[in-house]
Order: sequence, then structure tokens, then C-alpha cells
Amino acid sequence: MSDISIQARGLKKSYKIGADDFEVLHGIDMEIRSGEFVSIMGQSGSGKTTLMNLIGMLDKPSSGSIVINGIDVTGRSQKELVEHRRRTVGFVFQQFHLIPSLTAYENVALPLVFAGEKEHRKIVEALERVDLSHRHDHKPSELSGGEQQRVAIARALVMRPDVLLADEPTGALDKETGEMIISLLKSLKDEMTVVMVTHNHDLAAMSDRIISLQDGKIKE
Ligand SMILES: Nc1ncnc2c1ncn2[C@@H]1O[C@H](COP(=O)(O)OP(=O)(O)OP(=O)(O)O)[C@@H](O)[C@H]1O
Repeated sequence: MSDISIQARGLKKSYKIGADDFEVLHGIDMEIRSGEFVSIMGQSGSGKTTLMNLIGMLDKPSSGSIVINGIDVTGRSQKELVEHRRRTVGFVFQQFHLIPSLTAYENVALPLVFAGEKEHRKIVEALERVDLSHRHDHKPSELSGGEQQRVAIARALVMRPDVLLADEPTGALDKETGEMIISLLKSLKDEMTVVMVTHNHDLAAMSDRIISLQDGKIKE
């Protein structure tokens, strides 16, 4: 891991609507250190998801640069981005996005299967890391919301990403379960960089630092 995990300089993103360009991010400058746990906050429409999509290499900036783990995303081919993303970034979502017909074990195995490197030990370790060793054979419908999110976190961890991106990871959970999920994410820091979007100030306060977005800019 390099010291700086995520570096953005003059990062802009526009969306094309018909013939017009709408700029959503107006020049973001930021640095996130390796092993930091950062929350991104801001009102609806301020650009949080857009920024997360750029960090996760799901989208490309319109201008400016973004460097993820030493690799400048700008100017890379789609194929290179897919490979860099698979090796570098793990994603966790509000609605878990587990496959209902697969067990916890099989869900966690999926990224390894896609990468052609399924390894029993890695799956067991990832489930152990989220304290779900006793739930290998449970399907999502047989798990609580918090347990489902822990399976989703294990699925992200199994590829040993350098950066974990969590978009509203507690949005579908009650307060207590949400706090448990944030404690789990917090325990991952130092091993990986964790960037979380949340609307909840109490949960954001559990992270190392809060980046506030307002109308596509970082609020000082
Ligand atoms: N694919 C797109 N095409 C056009 N406009 C988009 C697209 N995606 C997002 N936008 C616009 O960009 C702005 C920022 O959206 P974004 O989803 O990043 O905000 P957000 O801060 O994550 O909001 P929320 O908290 O509601 O999820 C919004 O005005 C949205 O309408």
C-alpha cells in the first residue's frame, strides 16, 4: 500500500442531459491516507455517490485527476480499470445485494469464483473476520439484516481490497445494528482504507475524519 490511498486534484464530473452538460462535481481536491476511515457527508444531490463512483473506478472524471493506490485512473482503458478495480476496491451497499438463492459461504465465494481463484481458506477467513463462522450454510432470508450486511462485508473483504467503499451501509438497519456495522468497519482500518457515505452524524463521528460535500465542492 502507498501512504496516500486516494488523491483527487481538480476533480470534475459532468453529466450530459440532451445537448447540455451539467457539472455535478466542481473541482474536488482531497487526500485520504492508507488505513484511514473517512466519512463523506452532504445533502441529497451534493455529489456523494458521484464521488464514490469515481473513487471506485465505476466512472471516469470529466477533468482533473484521481489516483487510487498509486494508479492514475484518468486515461486508463476500460479493461485496465476493471482489473485495477477488482484488485483494489471492495464495495458494500445499503441493500446488501446478496444473491438470495446462495448461502453465506457461496455469496462470499462469488468474487473469487469470478476471478478464477476460489480458495476455501480465504472464504472461511472472511466469514470469520465478520464473526459469522456459524452461519456458512444460511441463505440471506435466514439471516438478520445485520448478519446479511456482515456477509456483504465478508464478500468485499475476500479479495483483500486496499480500499473499502461503503455507500450508506447502515441505511437499512436499526441504530444498534448500524453501530455494530460501523464498529466492524472501524476495526478494518489500518488494514485498508475505508470510505463511507452516511447521513448519520453520530455514525460519521465514529470515523477518523468527515469530508463534507456541498453543491459538488468540499466544504471547508
Ligand atoms: N447519471 C446521471 N445523469 C445525470 N445526472 C446525474 C446522474 N447521476 C447523478 N446525477 C445528478 O448529480 C447530482 C448529484 O448526484 P449524487 O447521486 O452524486 O448525489 P448524492 O449526494 O449521492 O445524493 P443522495 O444523498 O440523494 O444519494 C444530482 O443532482 C443528480 O441528479
